[in-house]
Amino acid sequence: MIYTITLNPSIDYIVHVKPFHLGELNKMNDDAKFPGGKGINVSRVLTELESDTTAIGFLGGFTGNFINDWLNKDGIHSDFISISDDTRINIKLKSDVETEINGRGPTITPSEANELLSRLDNVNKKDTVILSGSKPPSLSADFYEEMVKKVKKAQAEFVIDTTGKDLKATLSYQPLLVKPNREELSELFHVSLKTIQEVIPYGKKLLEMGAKHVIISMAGDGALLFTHNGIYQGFNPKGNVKNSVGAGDSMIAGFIGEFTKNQDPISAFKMGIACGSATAFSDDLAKKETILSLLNQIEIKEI
Ligand SMILES: Nc1ncnc2c1ncn2[C@@H]1O[C@H](COP(=O)(O)OP(=O)(O)O)[C@@H](O)[C@H]1O
Ligand SMILES: O=P(O)(O)OC[C@H]1O[C@](O)(COP(=O)(O)O)[C@@H](O)[C@@H]1O
Repeated sequence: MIYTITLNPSIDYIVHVKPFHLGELNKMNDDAKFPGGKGINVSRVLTELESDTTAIGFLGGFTGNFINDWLNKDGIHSDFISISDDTRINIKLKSDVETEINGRGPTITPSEANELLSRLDNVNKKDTVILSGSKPPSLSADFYEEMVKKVKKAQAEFVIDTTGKDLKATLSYQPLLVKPNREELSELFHVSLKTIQEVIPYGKKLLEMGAKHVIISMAGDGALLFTHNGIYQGFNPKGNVKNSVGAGDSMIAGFIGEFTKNQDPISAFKMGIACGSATAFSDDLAKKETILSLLNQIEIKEI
């Protein structure tokens, strides 16, 4: 089973306004609401890939109901903890440029937090647990590390897709995969990274710090995979970019969905790129047909 944990789900409210004038009344061209939050996105794409997955996290209020209903309608298996506060709404404003305004997240009470930790009692050594996204501010500073300790105690694999201190604190527990994008990598090490040659030493550093596999995703410029056997560059297929929200989550779903089937990081990387690009070329997250149609256009080169 691949569990995904989303501590801070969201409704992603996508708003198209063209042109957009700050400080004036603007009319939307169109808008759409999708269930969001990194782990939820990973579970949605894993379900497309027919991998067994259960999405876990906190959901509350009318916004939480919207997400729950959507997941049930789409047959996404989930086991969320019901909280008394409302799940956040994240605004994705699409105009000449994309602007994101993400909420900080609801209040999680200590008993709700404990309930989530007890969900991890079901994890066993055949499972993979994907821990993704930001943490609502009311959770303890070491909540990610506490979850990772429980997962390791069960001898399961884990993936961590978060930033800053939470990522650094969990690397020594040897995550199966970490996937910062180039900007997150720059922030993590307080450096400016533009070229692939500049990125490489910092990808290697994440391996040295404990990760078993590292992907540095670079949006339209593809991605780099670092393993203990080599470094690989992945090139995106060609397509018409519609919405890149969730491309990184889709990439993680592709990599882990494939890796858990055959333990081959290169074919998993290829599937990761297919899923990331398929989402970038779709209005919502990637569908299976789009993913499969892109798969054999993807080139991987050892560097
Ligand atoms: N504009 C794009 N064109 C083609 N593929 C893309 C595009 N944006 C993202 N992807 C694919 O999705 C992957 C993850 O996207 P990225 O934007 O780097 O992650 P994140 O959403 O975490 O910031 C990229 O490495 C790439 O393979
Ligand atoms: O938990 P965070 O870091 O605030 O991010 C939440 C946002 O990230 C997303 O999961 C998209 O993430 P990616 O574009 O990195 O794949 C959105 O659905 C959501 O609004």
